[in-house]
Amino acid sequence: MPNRINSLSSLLRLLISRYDLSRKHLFIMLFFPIILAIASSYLITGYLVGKKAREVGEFNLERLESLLSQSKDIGQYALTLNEGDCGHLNEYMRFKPYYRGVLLFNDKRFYCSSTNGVIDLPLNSLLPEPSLKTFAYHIVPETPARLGVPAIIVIFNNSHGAGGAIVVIEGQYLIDSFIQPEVFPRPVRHVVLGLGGATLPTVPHFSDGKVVAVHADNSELVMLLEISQAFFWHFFWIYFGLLLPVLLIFAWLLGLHILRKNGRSSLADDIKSGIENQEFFLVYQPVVSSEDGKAKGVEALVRWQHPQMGLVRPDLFIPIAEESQLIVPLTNYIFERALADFRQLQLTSEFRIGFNVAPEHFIQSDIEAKFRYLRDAFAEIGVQPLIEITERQLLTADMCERITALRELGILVAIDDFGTGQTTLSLLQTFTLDYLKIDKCFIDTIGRDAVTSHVLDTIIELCHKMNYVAVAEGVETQEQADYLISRDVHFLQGYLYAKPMKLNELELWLKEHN
Ligand SMILES: Nc1nc2c(ncn2[C@@H]2O[C@H](COP(=O)(O)O[C@H]3[C@@H](O)[C@H](n4cnc5c(=O)[nH]c(N)nc54)O[C@@H]3COP(=O)(O)O)[C@@H](O)[C@H]2O)c(=O)[nH]1
Repeated sequence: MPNRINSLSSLLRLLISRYDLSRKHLFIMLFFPIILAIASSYLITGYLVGKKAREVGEFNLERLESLLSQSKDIGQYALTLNEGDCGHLNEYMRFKPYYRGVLLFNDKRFYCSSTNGVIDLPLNSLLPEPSLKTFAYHIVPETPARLGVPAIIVIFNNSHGAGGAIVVIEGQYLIDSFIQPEVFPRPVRHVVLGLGGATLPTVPHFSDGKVVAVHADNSELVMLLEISQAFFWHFFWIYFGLLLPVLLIFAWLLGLHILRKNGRSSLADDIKSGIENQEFFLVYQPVVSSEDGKAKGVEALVRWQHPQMGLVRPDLFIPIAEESQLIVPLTNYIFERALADFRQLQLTSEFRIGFNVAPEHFIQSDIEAKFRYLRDAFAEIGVQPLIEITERQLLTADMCERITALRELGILVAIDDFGTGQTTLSLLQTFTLDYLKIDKCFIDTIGRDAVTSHVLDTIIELCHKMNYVAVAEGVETQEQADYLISRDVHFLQGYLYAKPMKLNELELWLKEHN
């Protein structure tokens, strides 16, 4: 687990070190969804709230038109009355909430009001006189029946052409009912009704909200509705709250996908140029004999001194090299590098050097020639190469054949991390090998876990029965070493003896310990 955390933080450092890339992706992953959520919530809310305001406008205009058509009945009734019947009008107009009243006029004066009874007002006190000659409706700033109160008036004329009736619809009451105060948040803040240049209310008032205009289908009536800011923001935050998490998740998935793709492909490019620029070097971890405690060989482990990122761990770049078909050139480089390193050492006895070799290597057509060359080149300096194949990687029948051919050439073969893969036993049946490296996870059970240490004992027994040389990996304590020695494990490797070290340190270590 700590290894994984380290790898993850290396990977993060690696990506962050590519400054342009991380800034670009940070924008996509964080600011872009926020900006997009704000913009789309604003547009969606604007559209829906505008639609709602238009619906309110259309509904109210329909109501108004129905009021205007109902006033026909009132007008017709009023026209049937004689001048002396003024009292009947008051009775008739009771319980008609939207109507302020009815005024009757002759060719000279207004003579009757449903609210005030008999009146005597000049004809032009309401509208210019000629307007009273035809059927029409108007918005007036005040009605003579109720001074200072705007209204809609509907004019009906007598059939003989002189005089008629005016039905007065209450203006303020109507406007107040348009706003629908019972709804929270109220969609519309202010409503203005317009007709032929006059408005209701007489002086239109708007705040700073958006104004929507709705025209009546069958008349010149126009309704202007100012959308309430509270209504707009109420729905804006609802849409923003819904959209933001969705867009964030989408952007993070997209961003991580691009980041991973770019990070991996640019890292693969870096590995390629790293091989050309010789940025990779080797460290060596001694493998000691359980008989005399002396090092009989080493495992070569690659390290990468990246020009910008510093030292990069192999468990980070090896999988990428494997994915991007760079593991073969990298391993070839490692062989040459080890050869060059060991030419500088004065080894007194025969020595073995283990290389981690990926399965891809065994499908190369020139593999036998390559290993014949390596065998001979290493033999000249008293070193015998050993290939470590991890059993977690899938080996095909073809690969197994090639490995057998390499053994016949005198190349030693070890199964690495034994016990951690799934193909272990079938692999042992498929071909013969020389070493079996028991994975650290089994060594860790010594003195800790009685059940799993039985598994370790069984693996050791298997090695003995099949005549494999057993190597224990990751030996960290003397207790582990004593246990393994007592069970005749042939070789031990781990921090108890030495950590992987550079060539010059290895030279000193060998002088001191061998
Ligand atoms: N194909 C190649 N793979 C390689 C090469 N070099 C390394 N690797 C693989 O990378 C993985 C990580 O390796 P590394 O960080 O070098 O770790 C090795 C040892 O340092 C570590 N180890 C050894 N002893 C101990 C110990 O006592 N305690 C402890 N905590 N760790 C220890 O184990 C790693 C060696 O593992 P293995 O190869 O399985 O023996 C790793 O998978 C390497 O295989 C390369 O050149 N090519």
